[in-house]
Amino acid sequence: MPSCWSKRYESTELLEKYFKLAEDTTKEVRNSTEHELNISYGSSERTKYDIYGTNLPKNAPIFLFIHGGYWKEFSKDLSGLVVPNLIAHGIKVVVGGYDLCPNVRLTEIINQIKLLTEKILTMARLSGSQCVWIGGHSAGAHLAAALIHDQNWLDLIASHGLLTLLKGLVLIGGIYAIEPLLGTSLKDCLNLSPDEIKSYTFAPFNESDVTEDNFIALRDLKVIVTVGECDSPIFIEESRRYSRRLIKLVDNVEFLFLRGIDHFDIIENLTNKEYHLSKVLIKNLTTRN
Ligand SMILES: N[C@@H](CC(=O)c1ccccc1NC=O)C(=O)O
Repeated sequence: MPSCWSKRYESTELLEKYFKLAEDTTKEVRNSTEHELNISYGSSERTKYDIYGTNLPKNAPIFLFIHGGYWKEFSKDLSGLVVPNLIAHGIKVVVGGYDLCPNVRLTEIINQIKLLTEKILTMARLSGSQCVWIGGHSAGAHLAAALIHDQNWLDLIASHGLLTLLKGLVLIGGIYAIEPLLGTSLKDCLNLSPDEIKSYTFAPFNESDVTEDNFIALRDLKVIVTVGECDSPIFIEESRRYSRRLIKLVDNVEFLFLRGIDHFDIIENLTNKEYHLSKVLIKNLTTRN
């Protein structure tokens, strides 16, 4: 559990503080910004997204954020920490919700994220925005990564002229292997089939288990993989391993190891302009390429 590795507080206190800060900041952001909440992209209660910075120019860059919580907890309504700094720099932020396990299977969640991404890319095209980045935290980084390992979906969005609008992914404290989770209480909740375990493991322990990707269409995509020094050692190892796999898949891969940072202040600090990851996000989303 990532919360056990923080040097700031013990696990329960850390999670309590993180949830409270996330909730309070989201409320503040909703009081102080132009936004639109709860736009449906699917048929269920949670398949909704919020847009922050609706007063920004129509063609502003867009950051789509996918929250974490081991695919079984957390929500878009606790995801406001990523918003204020980005909209202050002219970037619209979309925060997506999705159904959770065990109510739905992981495959269904991944399908929801594909649908959401397609909607947001379509919205970008209609409003003249040339730049969409997708960010995910923890299990949300896994969901974002799942997008670039599905050739059929990539072909679909490419055939609609949407793939060129997707400029990059930023994967924050992500999970890229399923196997290590099967020894935890998550096993029953996720109830994954052997096929799902294989398909959704993007950084296998045995690197020779990686099926060779040959997705030419992804050549121009940039992927930033970042993880904190005080995250769980297995998360750090998976991030390194997944970065190595990505080098074969996309031309522009950046691995950022954040000293002194844990699984939760990696997101909390995004409200701070001086935080390295804030600067990286702003630079990448505002530089024309
Ligand atoms: N039970 C987990 C909580 C957790 O992993 C988490 C909670 C909120 C947002 C992201 C999280 N991490 C991964 O998806 C822990 O103790 O670290």
